[in-house]
Amino acid sequence: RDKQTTRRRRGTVPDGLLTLPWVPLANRHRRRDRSHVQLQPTPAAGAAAAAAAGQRRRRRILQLQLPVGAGQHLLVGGGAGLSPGQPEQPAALPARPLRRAALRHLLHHPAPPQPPHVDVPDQAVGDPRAIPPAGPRQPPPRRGLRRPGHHRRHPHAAPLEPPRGAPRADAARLRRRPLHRLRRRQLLPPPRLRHPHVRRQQVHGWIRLLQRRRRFPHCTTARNPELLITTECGKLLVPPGEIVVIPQGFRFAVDLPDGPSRGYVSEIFGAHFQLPDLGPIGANGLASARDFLSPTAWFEQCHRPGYVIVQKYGGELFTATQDFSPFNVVAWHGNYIPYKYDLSKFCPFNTVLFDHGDPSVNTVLTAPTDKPGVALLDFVIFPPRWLVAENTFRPPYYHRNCMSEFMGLIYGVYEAKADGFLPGGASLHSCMTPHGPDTKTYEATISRGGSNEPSRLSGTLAFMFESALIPRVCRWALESPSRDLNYYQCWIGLKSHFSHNNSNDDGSTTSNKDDRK
Ligand SMILES: O=C(O)Cc1cc(O)ccc1O
Ligand SMILES: [Fe+2]
Repeated sequence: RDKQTTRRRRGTVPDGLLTLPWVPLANRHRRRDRSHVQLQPTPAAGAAAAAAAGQRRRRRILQLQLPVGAGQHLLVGGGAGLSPGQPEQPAALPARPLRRAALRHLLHHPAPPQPPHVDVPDQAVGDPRAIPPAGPRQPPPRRGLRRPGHHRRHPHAAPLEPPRGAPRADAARLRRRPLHRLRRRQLLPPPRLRHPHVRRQQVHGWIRLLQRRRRFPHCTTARNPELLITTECGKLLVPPGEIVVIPQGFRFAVDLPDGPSRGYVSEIFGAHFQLPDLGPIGANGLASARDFLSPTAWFEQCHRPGYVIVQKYGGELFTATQDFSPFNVVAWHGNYIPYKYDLSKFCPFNTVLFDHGDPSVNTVLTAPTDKPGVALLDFVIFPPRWLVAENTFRPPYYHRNCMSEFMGLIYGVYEAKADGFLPGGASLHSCMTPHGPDTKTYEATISRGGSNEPSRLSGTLAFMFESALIPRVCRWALESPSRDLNYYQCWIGLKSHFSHNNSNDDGSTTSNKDDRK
């Protein structure tokens, strides 16, 4: 057996089964971790394959059959064990193949983005957190968890100051302690309480500590001008029209090199964003994994006296001070990472004959619940696209539904609101609240009569955070001077255009019967 060689192959899936020529047996038992995947290896005629490859020595090869979606491509690499001189991957393949750990992840959690890396040039950094000029030495800042405001404490929140003699739970100290000691001191939850995603991260040293302390991925929809987001994995430069996902527990800082900016943030608890299952759409469409970009490692290694970290814990914000930058990760690998996505890369789907589909057809990312089809949060967009439905009221229908809909407008005009919904604005239609196009949009659509000409929605980008939960509106929003108390008036004057004989105003009947034969 040749221990030096590990086979790597690109598998295509014409029939729903991926057949992978697998690694030489010699290393298999040692290297394979069976805890995550239940694969059923079946011995196959490996000798023939080896002979075909011009190999003299007989080699036993395992064939693994993995059920994956038709048309997908998976790249499986063996990691250690490559003979010197053998390329890491064929040049024609993407720069970052799925490693075995990533493949496991992919099989159990459908379609997490596996982004290639993106470089953010250093000169883009207008870093307001730069090292302060040398001056008289200040006394070192006090450490420990402190609250920035005077808010009421959550009953389960961590203590504000550890009692005298108790271990301090600030970030700097956490980092230096070995895990088992932390656990003994109950600064970390026992392993069984951890989320399965976190357990998989055990190789990632200190990032793991921080993951456990926060479980709130962020989804930011940025607009004008660029954001510079520094994370422990590196920097992301985010122009208007892009979104960023920062997984739970990551330290991050947002700089505004071009001045003030606006955007929308959604924070979810208990699940991670993933690409939606494409179902009958098949292999291609909506957001494509290849368009998700993550940063290359970037680090700063310097004394930073009084560096303040704001940390959400138990629903409240705390601060901790330390004397170094949290952005000191020299290199990283793995698939639990911040990433960004340019919404103009989205490939929308729509009806091509009649009727108006559910907006979930344009889900960019979804955070699922245990119930199939019920999302903790769907991030849905309404991008520029062609409208071609015949004998159909093309704008959104009037409806009440079980999901709560928070909508925002990034630019342009939203197709259901001719007036009053401006870029930067937001609307909330909670579960079972009736809503639909405003009167102006309705009348304009009706006045076009039975015209079935294709029309293009251009220069617009709206989005929706759609959730099975009912969001509470905080007092700040209710009391905000920006609240639109007259929103309901957008529907004043709506009148019925229906008549009993099922005909349009121009006398034509509304039926696609002929085309649907
Ligand atoms: O309410 C909205 O404007 C969002 C929406 C759009 C659409 O095309 C169909 C349903 C829906 O809730
Ligand atoms: Fe809606």
